Parts: sequence; C-alpha cells; structure tokens
Amino acid sequence: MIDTILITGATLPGGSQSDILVAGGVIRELGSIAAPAGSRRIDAAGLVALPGLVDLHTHLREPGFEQSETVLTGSQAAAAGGFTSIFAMANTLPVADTAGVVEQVLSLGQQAGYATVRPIGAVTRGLLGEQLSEIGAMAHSRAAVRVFSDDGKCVHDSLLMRRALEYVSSFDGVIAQHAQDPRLTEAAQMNEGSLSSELGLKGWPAVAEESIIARDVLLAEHVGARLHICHLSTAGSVEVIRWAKARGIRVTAEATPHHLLLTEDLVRSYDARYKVNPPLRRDEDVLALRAAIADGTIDIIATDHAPHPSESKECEWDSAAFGMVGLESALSVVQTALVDTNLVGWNDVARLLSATPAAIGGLIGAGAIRAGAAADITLHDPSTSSVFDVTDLAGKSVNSPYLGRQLSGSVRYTLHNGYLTLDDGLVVPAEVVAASARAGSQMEMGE
Ligand SMILES: NC(=O)N[C@@H](CC(=O)O)C(=O)O
Ligand SMILES: [Zn+2]
Ligand SMILES: [Zn+2]
Repeated sequence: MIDTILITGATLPGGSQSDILVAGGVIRELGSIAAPAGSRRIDAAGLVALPGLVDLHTHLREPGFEQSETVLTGSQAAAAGGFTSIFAMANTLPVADTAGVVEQVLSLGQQAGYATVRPIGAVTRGLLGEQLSEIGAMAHSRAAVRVFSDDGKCVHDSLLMRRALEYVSSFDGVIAQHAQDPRLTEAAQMNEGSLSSELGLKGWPAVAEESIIARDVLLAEHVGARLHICHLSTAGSVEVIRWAKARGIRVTAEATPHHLLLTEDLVRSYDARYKVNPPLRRDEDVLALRAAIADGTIDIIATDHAPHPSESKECEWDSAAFGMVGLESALSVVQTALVDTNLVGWNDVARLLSATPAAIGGLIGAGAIRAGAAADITLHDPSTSSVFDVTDLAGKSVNSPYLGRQLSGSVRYTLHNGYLTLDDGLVVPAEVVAASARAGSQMEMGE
C-alpha cells in the first residue's frame, strides 16, 4: 500500500498551481515539493484539485432495496463522481428511524471505505408522517446523526414539523424537507402546465412545492431552528428562499444537477429515465435556479442519486418509479450547466459541492484543501468533452438521464483519507480500498 502520494502541478480552485503532498491520510504540504523517496506521483497538470465532494442527498437503498444499490456500490458510484462524503437518505427498509439502523449504515460505509457515509435519520417513524422518530437516540448514537429527513415524503403535518424543528435545534441538527404538498400532487406524473395537458399526464404544480417551503421557512423563523430545503425546482421556490434569507431566517437550499440542466420537454419521449421527483420543469425555472446558484440564494448542489432497477424504469411512464442516478455525472453536469456558461468558477464549485454541504451536515474538517486537513481530494479534468456512457456508471443501477448526452469534464482521481478510491478514471477494487480503510482506522487508534 502506498502511503505517500505527491500530486504535482494541480490547479487549486482559486486558480493558482501547486503540488500537494499527502501522507498518513492527511495533506502535509502545499507548494513546490520534491518527491519523497518511495512516493507515488500523480501528474495533475491541467487538472483542477477540488476538496473531496460532499453529497448531502444520496439514496444508498441498503437495507432493504439491495437490488438497486448497496452502501458499497453507492460508495463506488460516489468515488467515480469525485465524492468523498455522502449523506444517506432514510427511505430504506427498515426505515432509518432508529439508532440501530443508522449505526448499521454507518458501519457498512466504514467497511466499504470509499467515502465517509453519514446516515440521515427519518423525521417520522416509518416515514408515515404520524409520530416523531427516535431523533434523540439517533443523534446520540455512534452515527451522531445531524440531518433528519423524510425525503421521498413530505413532512406534511405542521405540528409535527414544528416539533421536529424544535427538537433538532437543541443539538444544532437540521431538518431537510422534501417540499411536496401530497394533496396537490396526488397521482402527479410531471410538471403541471401546457405540456402536461398536451401529453395527457397528471400535473405536479409548482405551488405544491412553493407553499410547503413558505410554510416551513415561517415555522423555522418561529422556532429559531435551522431548515434545509431539498431539491428546489421552481422559480417561485427561489423567490420564497430569497425572501426568507433577506428576513434572516436560518434556511439553506439545494438544487440537483438535473434541475440545472434538463427540462420537461424530455418527457415527450415517455422515457422514464426522465421521471423524477420533483419533476423536470420549464426553461424559466432552470434559468432561475442557475441564477440563484450564482447569487448565493441556493447554497449547495446535491445529487439526489436515486437508483432504481430496470424493471421499475423500462415500463410505462405512469407506473415507472421516480428518481435518477446522479453521483457519477454530477461534476460534469455542473461544469456543463454552470462553469462552461461562466455563471460560477471552480472556487464556487468547491463551496457548492464540498464546503457548504459539509457545514450544513455538521461534517467537521471537510471542504478545504489545506495542510493538516484529511486528504479528501478530487482531481478533475475540465478539458474533456464526451458522450456519457453506461460504462461511466459505477453503481448498481443505470437509470441515468445523461446516457448518450454530451457532457464536459471528467473526474480522474479521488482520494479519501489519503488513499485512492478512483485511479486514473477507474474505481479502485473493493478489497484494496477496504484494506486501506482498515489500515487508516488502525493508525487513528494508535496501533
Ligand atoms: N427523487 C426521486 O425521484 N426519488 C427519490 C425520493 C426523493 O428524493 O424524493 C427516491 O428515493 O427514489
Ligand atoms: Zn425528495
Ligand atoms: Zn431524494
């Protein structure tokens, strides 16, 4: 196992060039560095070095839906996409609503070793929206849960939402809301508008998202708690968040890569790869989300990686599952939608996909390339342009909306705690990564 890695000639997010020396799991030094004896050298000329990406919104599907994804395969998808930390959503079977389940997911993540896996706890028992889950027990468990969400479902009951906000504010936790009024979206299949009428599909109106966000920012203000809004998809949602932030309300918001690039027109194909919650919206919405990223109204980009087996996608639109995989393609989509269009620079990408999601999720020490920090580093080649292909997917499911689409850039190397999880574009084998992870944790324990 190579313990010392010298990355040479990388471009840091701010634009300057530097070598980066990694040893013993941490970044030792930045600058112009001579190669230590026995070190591995990675030539990063032309590559952008980003702090390891952090995804606040990943569905890993284990326990319960292992035919779609497992903690191991989802972590491999993360490594392929340049992610070194992922927050695992609670809509598993059993639901992650007890200390036992979140500790299980934490352990599976540690064994796999590809990324820091931080479980998200359910807000309500069984995601049923009736009683609060064991929030305190999950927060004080070995998994130290800080983010709670019923994602997939909206916490619709106002009193439960209020109680949940009150509860998590006692330990600076955060509720991540999937904003979808259930009554306004019964049997909904796509964005509501002229296209849904034309296609004869039941509509999912923007107001179903916006009204929940409006209610919840007011509840967060009333309680003085922190609130996070998942996958913003409409121009109106941006306006509500902008208003709330101007008022000093402690709200953060995320957008997914797909809502920054794709529009509802794709639904014309009736290809269920484009079926997602919230649905793909109009051009105006995509432009409003991009502008909100550029002006800071939207704080982070999160993938909402939602793997589904082929049988749930290769079927009629109405019966297909909602969701798309997104870890492997996220950085290329962000480059295509935001960097190539000059809306943001790599410094902003580092903030949107690493530093701020780490801060929201309470991940200490992540989000920066600096001496002394854990060596979580992503090396990205922005100069490429290629057709996204099924071989670019490293997880178990292939429900990507980007297959066959031209995207910019590609992730070349991912380092997690100082060892490679992606090496020259190839996911490092599971046994090698697991052994590196074990060696690292023994070192931490001083053995
Ligand atoms: N985004 C989706 O369309 N689906 C997600 C649930 C969710 O994020 O709401 C899933 O778990 O499949
Ligand atoms: Zn959701
Ligand atoms: Zn989700």
